Amino acid sequence: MATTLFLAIGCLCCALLSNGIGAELEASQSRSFTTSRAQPYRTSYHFQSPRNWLNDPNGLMYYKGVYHLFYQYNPHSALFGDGIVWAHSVSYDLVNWVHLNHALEPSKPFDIISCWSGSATILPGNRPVILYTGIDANYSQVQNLAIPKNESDPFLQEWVKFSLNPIIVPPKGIEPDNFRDPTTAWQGPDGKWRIIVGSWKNDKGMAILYQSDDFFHWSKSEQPLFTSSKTGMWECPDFFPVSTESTNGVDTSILNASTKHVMKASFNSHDYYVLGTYKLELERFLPDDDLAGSSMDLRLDYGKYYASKSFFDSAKNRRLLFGWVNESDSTEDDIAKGWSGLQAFPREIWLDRSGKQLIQRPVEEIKTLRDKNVGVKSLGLDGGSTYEVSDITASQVDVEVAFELPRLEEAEPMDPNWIDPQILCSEKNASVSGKYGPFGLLALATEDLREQTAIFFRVFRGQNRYVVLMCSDQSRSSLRNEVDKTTYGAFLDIDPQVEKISLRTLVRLSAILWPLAVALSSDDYF
Ligand SMILES: OC[C@H]1O[C@@](CO)(OC[C@H]2O[C@H](O[C@]3(CO)O[C@H](CO)[C@@H](O)[C@@H]3O)[C@H](O)[C@@H](O)[C@@H]2O)[C@@H](O)[C@@H]1O
Repeated sequence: MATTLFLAIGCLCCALLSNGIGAELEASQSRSFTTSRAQPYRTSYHFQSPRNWLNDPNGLMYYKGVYHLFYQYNPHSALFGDGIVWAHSVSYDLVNWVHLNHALEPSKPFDIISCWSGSATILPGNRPVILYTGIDANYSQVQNLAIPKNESDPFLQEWVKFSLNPIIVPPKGIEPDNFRDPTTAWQGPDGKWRIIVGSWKNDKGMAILYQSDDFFHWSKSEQPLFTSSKTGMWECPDFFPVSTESTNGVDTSILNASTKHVMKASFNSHDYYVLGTYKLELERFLPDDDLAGSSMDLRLDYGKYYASKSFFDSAKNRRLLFGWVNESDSTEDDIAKGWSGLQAFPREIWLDRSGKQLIQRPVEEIKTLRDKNVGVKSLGLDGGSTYEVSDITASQVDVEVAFELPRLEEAEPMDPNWIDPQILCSEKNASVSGKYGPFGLLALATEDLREQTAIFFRVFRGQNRYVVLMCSDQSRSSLRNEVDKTTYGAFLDIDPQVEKISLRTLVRLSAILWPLAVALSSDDYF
């Protein structure tokens, strides 16, 4: 399939916009080493297992010079089912991965059905441990501990399950199938270790807090660390500090005047988070804003991205984030391909200067994949026009584009009823013209433009400020009917009068990721 990359301004079928928009673009074609004629949709940016089903990233850590990625994997099928194991891969650079033997497989009464998600903690003395959810013979979710067989092996190839597992069982009043996915532990100044476990009770999603002096014996805190009455079951919670003073990451146990905390939970198919203050003395997390359980909540990503997990990378003093992308294919497609799911390219994550949201970008190691660069400077784009980025194969490309808008006074007024960005992006899709927008990128476009994925912006005039809407319109991503073509969207916290609207997009035939679409000129930061 010939695919092309376009910069596009105005509605895609007609020319309506008269104001010129300035654009700058850098596109890098990337090396591809996992695709073949038989498997054209495999990706090199993102992590994939050689075959079969994968879901959540687990147990992430940096240990003795090696990055470890464990993940939920079904060795028997391209679909989810019983018998889930912890698959294990290692890397020196977060780009090239080596697949090792499974770290944890169902084998004991406390995990005989499946080894579900969990996290790693590196204990003092550089001693890694894993906490994970086992599905026992009664399909109860219990929490288990595993330790490396040989700590001197930097690849941590073999793991031993603790003889006294399970170490935590569903507490009274919690349904045994609503109790899973323990986090990385953090240690308070009192020496106690703490973890949270995702749960749901009486219509409340929650992070149940446990404490331990020795990591083996855990007791439940009287109250959860945090609950939210408007969410579903909390899967894969993540709780970590971010620095208010720099973009550096901090260890999960750090708690001081220069940190804020992030509470992230996966529910309703998305990864939501809130920022707030961790009051260790109260054993409570106090959010700046409550979760509304709606598309108004902050998300780690506005596309297909779930069950993410972060960890502190001590090698480069940064916090890294992995997340599962479950793609759009049907079950039949997955069976035919023989695989399903990928881990999105790792991202660095930090707190925005405003203190109100997180910022992400792909880790710098992605540059090692760059092959051929194409740059366009000071490009004037008129309404209704498209600019084809030539000399580049658009099937695997890393694009950075910045848009400069000249006269915003004429922007359309923002209707106060437009509160849901995803609905707004669907209603005002890429073929609906406006004054400032749609403008953006047409990726994976066929020459006749019948198939294309539009990643675009609109700017509206709000009461006191301009409002920037960002959309990923997948309604024309495929001519096939049976694939998911959801349109995603988000409002961006930027002022287009003073900042260029910048967009970073990783395009790969089967996936477009723009988490990094946080439209700040990140140059200001580095
Ligand atoms: O509660 C057991 C019962 O629920 C089902 C159906 O809802 O699956 C539960 C969730 O399983 C997956 O959850 C996660 C998050 O992705 O993946 C891990 C398992 O591989 C688990 O530890 C995580 O919570 C799935 O992605 C979610 O959508 C499901 O809700 C059913 O399959 C189970 O028998």
